[in-house]
Amino acid sequence: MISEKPLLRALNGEATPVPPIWLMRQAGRYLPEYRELRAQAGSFLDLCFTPELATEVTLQPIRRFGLDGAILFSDILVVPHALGQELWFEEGVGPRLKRLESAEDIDRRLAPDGLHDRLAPVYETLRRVKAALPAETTLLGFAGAPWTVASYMLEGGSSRDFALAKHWAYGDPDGFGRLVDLLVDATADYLNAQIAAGAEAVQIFDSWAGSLPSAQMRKWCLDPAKALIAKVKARNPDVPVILFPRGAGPFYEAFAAESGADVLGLDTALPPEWARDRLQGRVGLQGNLDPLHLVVGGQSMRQAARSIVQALSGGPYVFNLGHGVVPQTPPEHVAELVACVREGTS
Ligand SMILES: Cc1c2[nH]c(c1CCC(=O)O)Cc1[nH]c(c(CCC(=O)O)c1C)Cc1[nH]c(c(CCC(=O)O)c1C)Cc1[nH]c(c(C)c1CCC(=O)O)C2
Repeated sequence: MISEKPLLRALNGEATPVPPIWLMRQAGRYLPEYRELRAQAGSFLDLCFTPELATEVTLQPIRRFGLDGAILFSDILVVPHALGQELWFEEGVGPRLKRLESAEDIDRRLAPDGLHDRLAPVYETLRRVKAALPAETTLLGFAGAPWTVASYMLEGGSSRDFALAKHWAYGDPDGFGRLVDLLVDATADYLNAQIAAGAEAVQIFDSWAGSLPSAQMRKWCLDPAKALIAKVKARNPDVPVILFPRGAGPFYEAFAAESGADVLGLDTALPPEWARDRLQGRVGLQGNLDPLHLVVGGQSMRQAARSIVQALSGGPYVFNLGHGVVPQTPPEHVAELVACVREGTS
């Protein structure tokens, strides 16, 4: 049956007359109603693991803007948490983890068998969101890609240079490979369970792919993505998979040809015309307005959005940003962007 949902149609390879739109990090601190609920919830992790609240936060941007996709409210780091690694979010700093220090820590400190029990509240959130969504809205699940998640596990939080993660990956590829394999399996199980709970498509965030040189990018981003997507497709062949290999540059071509993703998320730096010429026809495309255009709004934002739509809407295409919405974004600008994209380019 052909879906009536515009986003699902585009993700399934249809060039829709008007591009569907959703935004990475569409829920969050730029919305006053999020900040209010976040203040009541206690910690950010409590918010992620309380289905009633996580459902509400997922729905907030849908109610306000009528976006075509609702993305589950959670975080990529709930996977290391569910594997047993200590995780907390420090106000004004971001995520912190008790870092893995050696390959021995993989066996000593990680326990894949507890995964689904610890992530059960996330599945419950998906069931609740699915029941509450408007009929035309697509429900998106997500997870982090192995390299990006592993980098947080090894660095103990955000990093500028990924020195610790690279040290492991380059110096002990067998040990690091065991961690990546474990993450491929856990993440595939997690995404398949999200689909069983109602996710109609899933996005894999490889936010830090661009930190690696090409040979290492192939080994630690492309190959694991291929394995992960194959495991999702083995169980759910008809569920579209979006892959966001941020910063991959010309290596986007290899992701298009080999990853098995249905759609690639384009980052801010990638020229839309290059993506049209080199990628379109092989995969669906999503992206890639600079989140700072959304902060500024007005004429410059509309012009930038229109030129991206013009370049990419000849094939299956989903409008999005090139990275997540930033906290200083005025919510009115999101409404303005949605209207602009839906007006068409004429
Ligand atoms: C790298 C990464 C993380 N988390 C995520 C990524 C990949 C995407 C990207 O590159 O931005 C993905 C993510 N994080 C969050 C979502 C929710 C769904 C959505 O609206 O997109 C998604 C899809 C909520 C969140 N995740 C986080 C918040 C802010 C928490 C708060 O309310 O204080 C939200 C709404 C915290 C978080 N979580 C993470 C960091 C680095 C931070 C701190 C930076 C920040 O605060 O923005 C890890």
